[in-house]
Amino acid sequence: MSSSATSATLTHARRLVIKVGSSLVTNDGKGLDRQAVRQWTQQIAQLAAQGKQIVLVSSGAIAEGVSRLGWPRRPAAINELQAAAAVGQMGLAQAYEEAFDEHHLRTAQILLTHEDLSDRQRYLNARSTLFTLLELGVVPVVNENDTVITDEIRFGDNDTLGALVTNLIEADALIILTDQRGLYDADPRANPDARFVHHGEAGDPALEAMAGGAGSSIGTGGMLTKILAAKRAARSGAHTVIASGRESDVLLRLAAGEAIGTALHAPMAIHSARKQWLADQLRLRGKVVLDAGAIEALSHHGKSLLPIGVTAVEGNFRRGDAVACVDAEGREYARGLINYSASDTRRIMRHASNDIADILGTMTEPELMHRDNMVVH
Ligand SMILES: Nc1ncnc2c1ncn2[C@@H]1O[C@H](COP(=O)(O)OP(=O)(O)O)[C@@H](O)[C@H]1O
Ligand SMILES: N[C@@H](CCC(=O)OP(=O)(O)O)C(=O)O
Repeated sequence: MSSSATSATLTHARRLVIKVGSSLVTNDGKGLDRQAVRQWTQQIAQLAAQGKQIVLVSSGAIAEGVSRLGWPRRPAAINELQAAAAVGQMGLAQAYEEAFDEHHLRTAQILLTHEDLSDRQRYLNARSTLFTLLELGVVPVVNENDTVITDEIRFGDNDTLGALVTNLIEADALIILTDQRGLYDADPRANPDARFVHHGEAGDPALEAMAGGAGSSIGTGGMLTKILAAKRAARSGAHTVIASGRESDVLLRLAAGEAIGTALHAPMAIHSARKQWLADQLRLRGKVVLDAGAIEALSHHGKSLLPIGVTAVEGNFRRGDAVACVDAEGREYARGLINYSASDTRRIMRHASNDIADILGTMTEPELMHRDNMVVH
């Protein structure tokens, strides 16, 4: 695929994750760059008005905290970094809220840890909250929950977090804004003759060889984590563009199909990649037996599974576990992430979704298994 073809896919992208790095957000550590924040939010507001759903992943809490605390440089001690993140995150949240408010858009703060995305229940909760926010027209602003994590379980750089959020919400594209135009065949800070890479295939090892670490003390990860993020994003079929956050109207121009930055296309078609990715997530913990109407709804009408269509439950699964949907003879028709535990499913099966709240005292979702969390065979 050519670079223009990859960029053109951004014109069709409906759900986007946009990641902005620390050096950009904090003007190379000098303090929150409110002007830049306003420019991105203005563009995001325009994209939202075009019907796009956008999740923003913003770094900068530590750099902003260091600046607010008047420290001369980024500390090395974890407890000090965590304290700085806690101080700086307030600034980030405030700046985004103010800037989006000018466009009458609501924002939401989502702070995630590694465990939130590896624990099945928390993963499903995060996914469902993000989808709900997007449906409400809110712009979620995500960062790592730096204050509670230890070194071993850090994402560390937000490029990785951006890719995981891309997988989590099955976004069509990941846009990584940084302080360079994109990827060069060597670090341009150290090699003035480095050549610009306009496009490539996500996951190509040759790209990893070109990418170096962070060129400043503000950002972490450098270009390598961005290249690896593109590889990860491609697992759920998303394309990645790495571009300069200082380029005027960069988001609008990318969305309009302009070939700026480095475009890294996902080799696998989005539908098969998503299916494969979801299937990889699924280690079966149980089964639900479906009646003929439910099988028809899933297999031929693209519907979610409702509790009314379930006649029996096997296994002892929890909310968020992977469960197979079978018929009375044990033939599997689909599998996916279930919204209710085995014991709750036994109580609500054969009942209409309207009855869930009466039976369980509360209703998390009307669907037993949402279509988005399901692979149908
Ligand atoms: N091959 C490369 N092409 C472009 N930039 C590179 C390359 N290798 C290393 N870098 C460095 O990566 C830096 C961007 O990463 P980083 O500082 O982590 O930014 P951010 O805060 O945006 O994540 C650039 O400023 C650059 O010095
Ligand atoms: N969670 C951290 C981000 C870590 C970081 O430096 O990320 P990045 O600048 O994107 O490489 C913060 O907000 O300071």
